[in-house]
Amino acid sequence: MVARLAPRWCLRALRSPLQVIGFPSLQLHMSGIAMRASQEDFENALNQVKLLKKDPGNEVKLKLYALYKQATEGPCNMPKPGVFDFINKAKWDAWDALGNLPKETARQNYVDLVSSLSSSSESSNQVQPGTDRKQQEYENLVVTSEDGITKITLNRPTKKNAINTQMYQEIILALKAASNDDSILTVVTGNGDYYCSGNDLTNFMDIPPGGVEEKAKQSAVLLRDFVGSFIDFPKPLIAVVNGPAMGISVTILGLFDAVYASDRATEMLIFGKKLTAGEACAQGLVTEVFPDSTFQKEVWTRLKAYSKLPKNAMKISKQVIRNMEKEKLHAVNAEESSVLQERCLSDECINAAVNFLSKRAKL
Ligand SMILES: CCCCCCCCCC/C=C/CC(=O)SCCNC(=O)CCNC(=O)[C@H](O)C(C)(C)COP(=O)(O)OP(=O)(O)OC[C@H]1O[C@@H](n2cnc3c(N)ncnc32)[C@H](O)[C@@H]1OP(=O)(O)O
Repeated sequence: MVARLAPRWCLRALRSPLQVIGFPSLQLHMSGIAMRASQEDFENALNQVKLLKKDPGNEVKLKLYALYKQATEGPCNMPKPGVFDFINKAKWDAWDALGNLPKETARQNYVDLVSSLSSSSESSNQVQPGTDRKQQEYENLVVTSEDGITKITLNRPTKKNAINTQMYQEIILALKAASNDDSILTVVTGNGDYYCSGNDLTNFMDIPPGGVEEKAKQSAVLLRDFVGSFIDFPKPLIAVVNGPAMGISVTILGLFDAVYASDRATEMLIFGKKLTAGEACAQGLVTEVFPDSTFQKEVWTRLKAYSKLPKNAMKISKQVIRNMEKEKLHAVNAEESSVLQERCLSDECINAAVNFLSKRAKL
């Protein structure tokens, strides 16, 4: 019954340790709790959650969980889970953060939140493909091909295009497809006000049955494959940095053949330091900076002109330039991935993720 009714993201959540976060509504039906005052709205909202087309993300699921518990049981009455019991601790924190919020208010907030999710889910594919030929469907990317240019758009604007686990895999697939398609240039850009806010900090919450060590190992493999697909990309690869860029989305910019940034890309956050696009340009990380008001027009005019250049000559030129450093880049990538595997388990990493997520969980 659950399997028939639940959307795809719910099914994924069911297989993961995050399943309880994802299913406040199912818990209600299973426990058969009867609602009174705004029962109808609340029940409608519980049903609506199951119809959402897109996974709303762990933070929202935590909010839903907390509101559901508050609405049905009142203030948090559970003992606080241990610090390494990430999932239950995140849930507990989210619920506890609601303090003495009255049940009726929690119920209303739950209804409001679901209603906002339903409307944003309807307009979730905010990228207008225009006349572009749309390629394979991805959940977190929009990939189009036109005029010899394959454009890979990071498409989680409500999460500032943070890269979740599935999105890492989709980017690997999209690059693979672009390397074999007819295009001359491949462009990576972001939808919305951000280029990308880096690694999705909820990635580390979804702990597999093998525990945190297994998670760290999986993360290292994924990171190595992800970065490796940029190192090996055979055609000219351009980043169109439409807004702030953070974390891993900045550190891989060096693997692009050109990086065009809007002067609104004022937060190129590396090593905790904010760089303006101009500063990043002075340091060689960005090729050229354009005024935000004319950014899209100027960059796309230029890219369309480049796409008319001889395809094979460009591809071969890139390979000649890049092949010399490939071996070294792969070696550095392997080393960095293995360091990540170790650092994932450090207190510093865990605390940073937990701090960010617990701030998010407060309503
Ligand atoms: C087995 C597989 C595991 C895969 C793991 C692979 C491991 C590879 C790791 C490689 C290392 C990478 C280094 C990094 O990239 S670390 C991440 C660096 N980025 C950050 O720390 C950014 C965190 N976000 C923020 O500081 C702020 O959100 C912001 C980007 C400055 C925007 O602030 P603003 O106030 O404008 O907006 P909000 O904070 O309200 O954000 C809107 C919603 O977006 C969500 N969000 C934003 N960034 C992230 C993120 N990086 N991860 C998860 N979620 C993010 C935010 O929570 C809001 O969501 P909400 O509305 O639901 O609350």
